Amino acid sequence: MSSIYAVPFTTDASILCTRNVLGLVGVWIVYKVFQALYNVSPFHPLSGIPGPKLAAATYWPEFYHDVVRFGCYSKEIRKMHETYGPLVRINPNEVHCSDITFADEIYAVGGRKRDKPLHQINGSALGQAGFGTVSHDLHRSRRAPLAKFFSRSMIARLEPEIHILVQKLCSKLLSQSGDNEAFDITMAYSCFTSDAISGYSFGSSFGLLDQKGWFPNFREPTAALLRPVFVFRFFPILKAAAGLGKYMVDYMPESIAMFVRTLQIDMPTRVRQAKADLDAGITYDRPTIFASLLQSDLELLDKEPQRLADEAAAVIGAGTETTSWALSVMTYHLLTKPELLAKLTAELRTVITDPQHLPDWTVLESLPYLGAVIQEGLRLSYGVSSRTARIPTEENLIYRGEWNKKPVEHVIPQGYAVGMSAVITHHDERTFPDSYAFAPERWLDENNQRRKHVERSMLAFSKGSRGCLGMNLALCELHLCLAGLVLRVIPHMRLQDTTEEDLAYDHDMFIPMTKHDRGVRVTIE
Ligand code: HEM
Repeated sequence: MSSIYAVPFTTDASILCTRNVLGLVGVWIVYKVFQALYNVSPFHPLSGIPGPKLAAATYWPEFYHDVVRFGCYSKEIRKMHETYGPLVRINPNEVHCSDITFADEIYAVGGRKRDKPLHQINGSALGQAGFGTVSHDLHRSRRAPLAKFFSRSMIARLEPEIHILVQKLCSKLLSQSGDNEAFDITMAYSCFTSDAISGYSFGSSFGLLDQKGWFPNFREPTAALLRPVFVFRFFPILKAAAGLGKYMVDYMPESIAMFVRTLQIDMPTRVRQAKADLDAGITYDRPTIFASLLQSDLELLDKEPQRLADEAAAVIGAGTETTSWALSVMTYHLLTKPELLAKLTAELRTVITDPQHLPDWTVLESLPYLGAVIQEGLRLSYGVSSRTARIPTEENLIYRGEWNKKPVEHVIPQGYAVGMSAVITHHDERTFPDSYAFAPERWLDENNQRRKHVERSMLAFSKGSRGCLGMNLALCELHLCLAGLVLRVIPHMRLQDTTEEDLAYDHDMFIPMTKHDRGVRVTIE
């Protein structure tokens, strides 16, 4: 008997359930259609900004190019600018700008508040780091205790350690002389930059330059944090799953395990160690970033190990990848353009007699050609390639420019995101003619003086209150390291099976990626 009643009951329940689900899906579709219609209607506050209708209506184009094709939306945005002008609407709630003269409005300083868009922050696995903070005010309170570590005077105190690391890097590279096996020089540079920032952060460095060879390094953990950036942007719930991941880390595919291990295990362990050192009264000659954060007047909640672990991953990730890729780009161009290398070598020899004892950063900074090579390397390595947007929360932004020889004016209402991308700005042919060529001369005038208006057109470190925190450290590392490499190592270095394609920007992973990610392979003779 029971089975006679059970069958119709199950069938009814499942029909009802299916109907409910279909009903909900239907309501969702109708809602989305109305939302898309509103987005393209004249009632939407961004209706005056030009751009493709589909991108204004929905996030589908961004999803397709960034998630399905992986990191390709910047290339589409570049094409949109060619069709629609200096301001384009790239999704229902975001505008993109290609005109550098508007950058100081977008990335403002002073009391002008700039949130980061939630859609952008969703992509960051480091949601509790200053870098991953939406609110202007909360970001300010998180950035302030870190910022003092990156002032020029603090970097000057750190400089003796950078000198030691530069020499260690050069000697280790030279010790590979005669070894015919090619390796990716970016790995070596990454070990150098990681050792510098990790030592500064925790008191003792990762010691990657002391190990045999160039593996492990912090490139893979950084890539593991960045790889899911676009998926997280659209499905932020997946980030929460990573929180549970530490219990299953041994059973995951290696790239996901690396992500979980870095964020959930390695970085919290480092932060806990910094706290234990502090509690045990262990101090270092120079204050370290994380001991100081733990002692600072940050809210107690902001000193939680997981929050500080996010901050540590942000600082170490940001301090490793960008600088090492910039050095690789410079190395490639110096190796393929002997006339540039000869000119730079001659200039360096005017202030350096013994390359194992480099002069101070301030002395190297006064060398115009060295500065020009570094600027050009930063321009063509881009720093961050994905667009980075800001939301003016308390004022409308008014853009006045020109398109097709006619004046244009647009209002970006407060509360809406507007951003720029180095991969687009750095190829503005009006400022950087023949923009794909590596030409340090473009940064100097006929009197060998820096061309300030060209420098103002750079976006490598971003700008404003949320721009790069580590710029002084990066510049100090770049000046010292390039000087040491040019005089000690590059004369013995040979490129192996590496072409322009191995440097050329192909797509985004927040940072710029090349088509095959093969690196810059070299041997040392
Ligand atoms: C060539 C070297 C570097 C380049 C091109 C670069 C570029 C950038 C850019 C473009 C941003 C802004 C990202 C955004 O708008 O979302 C940024 C932020 C940041 N950078 Fe760098 N960076 C470099 C080196 C460093 C170094 C050595 C550090 C050392 C700690 C560092 C730490 C940071 C931090 C902490 C932020 C987040 C700042 C905030 O949100 O307040 N960077 N960097």
